[in-house]
Amino acid sequence: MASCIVRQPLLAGCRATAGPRSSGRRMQPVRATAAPQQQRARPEYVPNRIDDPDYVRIFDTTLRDGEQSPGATLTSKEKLEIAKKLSQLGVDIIEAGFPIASPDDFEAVRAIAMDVGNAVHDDGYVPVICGLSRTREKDLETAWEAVRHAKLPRVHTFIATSEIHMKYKLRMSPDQVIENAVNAVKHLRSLGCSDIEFSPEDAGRSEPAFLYEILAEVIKAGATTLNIPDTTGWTLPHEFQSLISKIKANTPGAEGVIISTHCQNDLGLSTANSLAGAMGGARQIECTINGIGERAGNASLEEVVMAIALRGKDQMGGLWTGARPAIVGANAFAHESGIHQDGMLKNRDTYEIMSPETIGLQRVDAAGIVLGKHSGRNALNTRLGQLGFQLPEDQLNDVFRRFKNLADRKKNISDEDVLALVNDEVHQPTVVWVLEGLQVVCGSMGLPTATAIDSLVRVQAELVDYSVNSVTEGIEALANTRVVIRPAGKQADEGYVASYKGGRTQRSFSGSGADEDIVVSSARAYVSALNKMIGFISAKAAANGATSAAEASQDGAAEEAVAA
Ligand SMILES: CC(=O)SCCNC(=O)CCNC(=O)[C@H](O)C(C)(C)COP(=O)(O)OP(=O)(O)OC[C@H]1O[C@@H](n2cnc3c(N)ncnc32)[C@H](O)[C@@H]1OP(=O)(O)O
Ligand SMILES: CC(C)C(=O)C(=O)O
Repeated sequence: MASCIVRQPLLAGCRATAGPRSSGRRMQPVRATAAPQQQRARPEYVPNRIDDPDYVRIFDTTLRDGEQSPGATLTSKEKLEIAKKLSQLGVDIIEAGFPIASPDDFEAVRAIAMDVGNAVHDDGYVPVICGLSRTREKDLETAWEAVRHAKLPRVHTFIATSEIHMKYKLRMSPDQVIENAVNAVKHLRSLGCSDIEFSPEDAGRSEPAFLYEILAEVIKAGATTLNIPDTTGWTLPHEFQSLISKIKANTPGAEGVIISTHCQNDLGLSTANSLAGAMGGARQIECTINGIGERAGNASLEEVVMAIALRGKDQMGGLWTGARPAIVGANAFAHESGIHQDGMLKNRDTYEIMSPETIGLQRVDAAGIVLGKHSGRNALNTRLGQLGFQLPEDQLNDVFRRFKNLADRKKNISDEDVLALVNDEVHQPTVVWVLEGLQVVCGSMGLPTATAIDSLVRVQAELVDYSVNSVTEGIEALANTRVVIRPAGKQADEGYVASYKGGRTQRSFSGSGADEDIVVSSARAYVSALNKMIGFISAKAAANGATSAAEASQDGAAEEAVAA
């Protein structure tokens, strides 16, 4: 398999052992059992062509597919730092995110495009910065807006081509899917984007003849890279290799574009399949650091790079890896991204090639949904339904917008968070209490004293969640505090809702506050949450003709003030 020899760029991908790229130290070629590799210059970047037939582009999607790993949410600042490291490693393309997914993801991609995408290394190398997009116009425009300031901007658009995805998830006919794909590529061209990657999602389970047809059409429309995703990790290496070589042989125009692989790890075969794809003629491999990614993950950059660097000259048929926690891993049946969750809710076979029940596992939520930054309306609405809420569309949209803002800051969105969001939306806060001032005395000498808010407002609340983020930098950083509370004591029985996990979940209320002082910001957040809780309890009491909690709370405080 001589066609998959990869030299310098992938050695550049192994630079960690040889010090940072900017140190100017000479890279040691990879050794082990292989002869030292000859260092050759990286070919000039042309989107649809590589002038060295042995060169395989490394497309790192840690910041996009990797971030779809449940619990792996990154802030835009963290993404920028990681992108800088990826650039030091020398990866050819950085897929920086899915800009339509959330305001912070848009910001991350834009910041990476402007910074890392313009930081040209001494040897002229600068990574391509890519953003993912559905075929919808607004997605495409948002993605282009996010990447366009990079020196080498790319938009990656995709639409599913397997029968199950088209029928159940997209609810489109094959002709409509072709039309969407072609229009998307043309729309990108009209925006000024000339580096366009197209993926027929779930290609591993799609009809090959349909793949040849749609791929030929997007090439005519202007696509420059055709990525072939094995979205559910279904194929075996020999099948994937054959799929890639057949696409190359049977798709009119394929000789004028780059063919790429994107292999998920559900059967632990992502690295093996990617290497098989390269043997079949793919010249771009999509992968992530440590193989993180949706469910059981993606092909691991380290494994792919080292396998090609060490074994690129040999037959790679026997090469096997099984390190990913497929099948038994905690995330193997968890779905974090909105499009996957939407598919799972419509038909579980869209994103699972086996069910957890097959191996004796059970999950509390039938579709394995983990709410987070990448979730969409369908997933959120379903969870709301499980918690007993049916919201009209305008309220759902408002809750969704606030949910995305929260998820940009918080990795795991719990049911309490969802309840707090919906309560905030449905029960607009009554301003019962305002924090005018606060004094805290503390120190290592003497007794710390504070006037507790609870004893003033006479409402008992239990703290469910508390988090602080610094929103600005430096010594005067603004602390943004968020608290979630629920009624306790006499009011503990208020507002239970049925839980889809069995039992009941109590309503919770959130509040946030910002200040340079963490104690003040916490107090502000707490008072804001208390106001919402008191407002809710009052509305319930008023409906029952009882004294409202707001009145009771204020009466209590008046008595307290008189006593004082
Ligand atoms: C295989 C992959 O990894 S694809 C990448 C998956 N990554 C993600 O989904 C992460 C980011 N996703 C999100 O933030 C959200 O899902 C969003 C913002 C993209 C969309 O949110 P929402 O508009 O609320 O939609 P939701 O996620 O509930 O459902 C997805 C919708 O997109 C449609 N869709 C899915 N893929 C595509 C596509 N490639 N082109 C056009 N439409 C598509 C689905 O059919 C569904 O449409 P419907 O609402 O009309 O039924
Ligand atoms: C968007 C595509 C490439 C994807 O992530 C998949 O199909 O797994």
